[in-house]
Amino acid sequence: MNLKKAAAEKAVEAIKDGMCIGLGTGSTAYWAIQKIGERVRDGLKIEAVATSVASEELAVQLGIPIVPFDNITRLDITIDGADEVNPELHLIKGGGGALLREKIVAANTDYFIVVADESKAVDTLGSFALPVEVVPFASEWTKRRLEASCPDVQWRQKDGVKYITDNGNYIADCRYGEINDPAALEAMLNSIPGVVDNGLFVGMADKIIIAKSDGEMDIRVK
Ligand SMILES: O=C[C@H](O)[C@H](O)[C@H](O)COP(=O)(O)O
Repeated sequence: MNLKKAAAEKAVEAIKDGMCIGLGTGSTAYWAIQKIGERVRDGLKIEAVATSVASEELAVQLGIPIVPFDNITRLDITIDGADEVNPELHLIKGGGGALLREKIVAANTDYFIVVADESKAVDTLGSFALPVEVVPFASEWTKRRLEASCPDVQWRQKDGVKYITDNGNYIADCRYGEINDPAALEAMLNSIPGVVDNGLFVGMADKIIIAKSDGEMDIRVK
């Protein structure tokens, strides 16, 4: 069974005619976008914005109407994946590098639904290296500031060079181990000059749908 697809398709059931939708990024959000495309072809009337260039391109291919951000003031629903989810509905995101746009979109959404397979559910966040988006200017200085709180900070690489986000920034993957106070860490990281944002999403998810290999769904609501 494809658990990512199952969780994503369950979330898409919440979308109704006339809604403005945020499209997430990654291999789980991919299935949500596919299902939304199918429903649009069947007559669903929505408008959408995307959290990455890749998701926007996919949506356009599928015939989902993408509108400029400035044309809408608020999204009804955003459906996105996560790298880790904890029992308090806090998340680590950004494994695909889209954390900044994802956080902006989630923050401007009335109902933020996270979809995941069971491998993403953890008791304590932090096994997954926390992505931190850093501006290129004086980035080694910013990295040193990150190293003051984190024992293992690595620039994300792609094809042998530093990975560049859709916003033209770098990603520092910060391996903290257990993150016991996500809210404090999120605020501390974002207070470092040069850090644009980080992949901790604290108190943002309204609903998390986790598909399990026994066929059940673990549905967590704020
Ligand atoms: O930057 C990428 C996003 O935060 C993704 O939603 C996250 O990495 C989960 O991706 P996937 O569904 O591919 O595991």
